[in-house]
Amino acid sequence: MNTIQFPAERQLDFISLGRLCIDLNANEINRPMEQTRTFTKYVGGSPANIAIGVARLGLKSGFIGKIADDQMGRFIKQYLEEQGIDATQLTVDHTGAVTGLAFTEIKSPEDCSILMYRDNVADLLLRPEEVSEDYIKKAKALLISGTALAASPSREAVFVALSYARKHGVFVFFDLDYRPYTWKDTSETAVYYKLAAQYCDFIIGTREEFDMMESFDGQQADDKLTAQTWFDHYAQVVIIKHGGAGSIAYTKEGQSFKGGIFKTKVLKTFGAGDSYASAMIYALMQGYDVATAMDYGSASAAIVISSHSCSEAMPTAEELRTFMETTERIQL
Ligand SMILES: Nc1ncnc2c1ncn2[C@@H]1O[C@H](COP(=O)(O)OP(=O)(O)O)[C@@H](O)[C@H]1O
Ligand SMILES: O=C(O)C[C@@H](O)[C@H](O)C(=O)COP(=O)(O)O
Repeated sequence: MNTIQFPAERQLDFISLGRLCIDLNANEINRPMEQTRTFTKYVGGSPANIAIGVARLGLKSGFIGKIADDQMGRFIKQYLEEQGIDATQLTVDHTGAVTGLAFTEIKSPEDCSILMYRDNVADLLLRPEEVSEDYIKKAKALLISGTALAASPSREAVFVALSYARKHGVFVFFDLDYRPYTWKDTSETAVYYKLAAQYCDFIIGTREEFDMMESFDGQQADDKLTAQTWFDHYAQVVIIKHGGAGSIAYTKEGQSFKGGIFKTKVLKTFGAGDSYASAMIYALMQGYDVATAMDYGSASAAIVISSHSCSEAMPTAEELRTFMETTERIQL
C-alpha cells in the first residue's frame, strides 16, 4: 500500500502549466506524410492533453499558460472551457506569436512521428508575473512539463510556479515531456531539467528522457539508480515508462512496482504518455495506491493509442472502469 497525501479541501484539484497547442492528426493513415492530404484538428500539447484527461475523469482542474491572439488560440480556450477546465489563468500574447502546431504521421502502428512547427510560439512567452501565487495555492496539485523550460521567459515562469507550490504545500508532478527540437543543446536541457526535478514530488518520464537528463553523469542507464537520484530531494515517487514494455515505479521508501499493459489494437503510439499520466494522477488523487494508479494509467493509454486523437480520446471515469473490467491485462 503506497498512497500519496495531497492537501485537503482546496478549491481546485489540479493545475497544469505549460503549452497549449494544436494537433493535426493525419486522416489518411498507414502512409508517410508526403502522401497525406487531410488532417483533423484537436487541442494538443502534452500538459493540455493531461489537463483534459484529468478533467474528463472528473477532477476540478485549471490551466496556467499563454495562447496566441489568433483563431487557434481562441479555439484552444473555448475547448478547455467546454471540458470544464478553468481557463481564467490563460493570458493572451500581443506580440504576434503563434500557436504551436503538431502534424502527426502514422506510417504504421509502430512507426509514428510528429512534425512540429514551433517557431515564435506563444506558450514559451508565459511570463513569471503571469503566474499567480493566489491561484497556485488554491490547488492540491500542480503539473509542470519539461518543454516549458526550453526558453525564457517560460522557463522562469516554471521556477516561480515551483516556488509557490513548495511554499503552499501543493504536490508537484513533473512530466519530463522532452521534445528535442524545442531545445538548442543537450547540456542546457539536462541542466534545466535536473534543476526543476529537484523541486518535484513525483517525476515521470520515459527511459530515453531520463537518459537525456543523465547525459553528463557518466552513469549506465539503470531505472533504480535513476530514481534514487531524486529521493535526496523532494521526490516521493519516480516512474520510468518503457512504451509497450510497461513501466516501473520506485518510491522513496524503497518499494518498486511494475506496471503492465492492456491488450489493445494500436492505431498510433503518441498520446500514450499523456493519457497514462492523466489517469494515473486521477487515481492517485482518488486515494488509490501507486500500483493501482499505474494500472489506471496503462488502461487510459491503451484506449488513447487505439483512437485517432489524444485529447478528444481521453476516457471518462465510467469508460475507463468498463475498459479495465473487460480488457485483458498483459503483465510484463
Ligand atoms: N503498444 C502498447 N500497448 C499497450 N499499452 C501501451 C503500448 N505502448 C505504450 N503503452 C502504455 O502507455 C504507457 C506510456 O507509454 P510510453 O510510450 O512509454 O510513453 P510516451 O508516450 O510518453 O513515450 C506505457 O507504460 C503503457 O502502459
Ligand atoms: O505534446 C505535443 O505538443 C503533441 C501532443 O499533443 C501529441 O499528441 C503527442 O505527441 C502526445 O505525446 P505523448 O503522450 O508523449 O506520446
